[in-house]
Amino acid sequence: MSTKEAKEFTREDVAKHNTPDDLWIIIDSKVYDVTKFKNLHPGGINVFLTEDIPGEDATEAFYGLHRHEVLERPQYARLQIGTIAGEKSQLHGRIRGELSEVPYAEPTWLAKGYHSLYFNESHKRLQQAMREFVDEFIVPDAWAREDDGKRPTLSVLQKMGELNMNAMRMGPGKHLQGLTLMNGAVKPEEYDYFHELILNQEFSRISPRGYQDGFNGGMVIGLPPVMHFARPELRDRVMKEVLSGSKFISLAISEAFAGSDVSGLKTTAKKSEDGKFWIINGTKKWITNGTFSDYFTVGCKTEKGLTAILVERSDGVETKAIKTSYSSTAGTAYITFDNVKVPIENTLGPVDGGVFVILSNFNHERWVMVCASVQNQRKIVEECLKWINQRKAFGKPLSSQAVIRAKLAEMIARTESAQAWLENITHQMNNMSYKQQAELLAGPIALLKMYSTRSAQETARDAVQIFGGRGITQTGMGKIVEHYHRTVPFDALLGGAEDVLGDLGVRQAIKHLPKNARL
Ligand code: HEM
Repeated sequence: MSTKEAKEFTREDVAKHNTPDDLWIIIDSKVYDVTKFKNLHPGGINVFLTEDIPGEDATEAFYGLHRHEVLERPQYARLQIGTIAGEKSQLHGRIRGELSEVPYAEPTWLAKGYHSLYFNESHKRLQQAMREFVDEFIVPDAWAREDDGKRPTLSVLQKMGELNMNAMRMGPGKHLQGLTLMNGAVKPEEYDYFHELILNQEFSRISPRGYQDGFNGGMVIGLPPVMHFARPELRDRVMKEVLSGSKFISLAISEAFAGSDVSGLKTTAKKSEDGKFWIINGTKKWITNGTFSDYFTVGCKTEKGLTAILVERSDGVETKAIKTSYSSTAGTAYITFDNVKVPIENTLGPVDGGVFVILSNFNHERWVMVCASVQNQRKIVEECLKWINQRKAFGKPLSSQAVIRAKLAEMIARTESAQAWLENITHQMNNMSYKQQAELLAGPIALLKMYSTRSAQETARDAVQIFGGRGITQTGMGKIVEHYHRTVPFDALLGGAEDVLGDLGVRQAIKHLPKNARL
């Protein structure tokens, strides 16, 4: 703390500085000299000259209009000239790595006084290490990239590679053997789906949604077919490059012609005359990370079905950015394949058997999306709970309005029920073989994703009502709510549209009806 900040004043001292040429204010027991700043203030000069502000305590006025972080920005922090003697400031922003104490801001397993059947000490260690990493390295990069629209910074992704975070994002399994995970926070042999859930939920604490997808969303969905179906030589090379953060991969299935309906794809792969290459022609659309990917796991139409093929960026592959409602940080691309020559050895799984290769990762992919969707809703609950106490309307805090509290009740209930269902499914994943998961969890995961993304949209709508005009403003108090409301529909589309998933869940249930319950 500088000597200026350490200086102490009485409230009477501050009250003497109450003219436009000598203007001090108090915010949360801290004294600010805003004499010069008032001319530069983004909210205008006038607000500083109105009654009850010059020389007075402006805490309530300030917090009704600004996010706390404003006072932490260096250019504004230096306006503080001291503190009020004998008083302690009460309000502070998030401290790096710390849990939030706002009710419902953390899942119950992390909240003070609560218990969980599922999480143990290794989960807690990983959560703590992850939160510190995310707060220190990812959050600042995420907001900076959100502003300039560039891809996530390479050094951050490589740091993730060094800590083996990318490998952990691929779930439990052989690929973790022998690795030191997050500086030893968890041993490879103890790593389970709850550890992966933690990773996904800690990453989702980053607000900018384009960045959430930009930093290796493509890997999470594009690498599994390589891991499980590529020839060993190709698999080992590509996994090493991608998991270390030196190369990037995306899953290229959707087309302008077909989204959730993978059997309607039109991109073709035909064998060259000598049988040594695939010749690929066609287009792909909405490919996350596509603008900067080195590899593409592509779904192609072949003679008798669909084949998954790993395509390297090479002659004939072109990627163009698509302007979506979130930032270009996600690298969402339109891809054209023009007579692209790919070695036959790059075939992933059986020729004409690609539907299975692609579908085999759908459960995991959707489960990852649910982890993020629930955590994002939780963040909005926290934003709203804080805001309704901070903001006054009609002379009272918003929290005194029953209609506002009713909205919060719904938001909390939706978030907690989705998290509880998610934890239950995660527990099943830990205890089922891959085959059992495919058989028993495809329906529940599809239904959970439908439920969570639908809840998320309702929560976004409620949050905008609570924040009013600020909920549609990209700067200031409502920026997180505005961003969430604008980008939340993504979750309801990626990994299968909401209605398609709901229908899949019910069809699976019908399929499993016992004979004695059928007519
Ligand atoms: C050290 C004190 C202050 C600083 C550093 C500050 C800074 C800012 C900044 C950066 C903004 C732009 C929006 C944002 O990023 O949130 C802003 C907006 C604003 N400020 Fe301040 N401000 C201070 C004190 C005050 C006080 C005491 C009042 C009221 C009496 C006030 C009223 C406003 C208003 C009305 C806006 C526009 C808000 C909107 O468009 O929603 N500010 N201020």
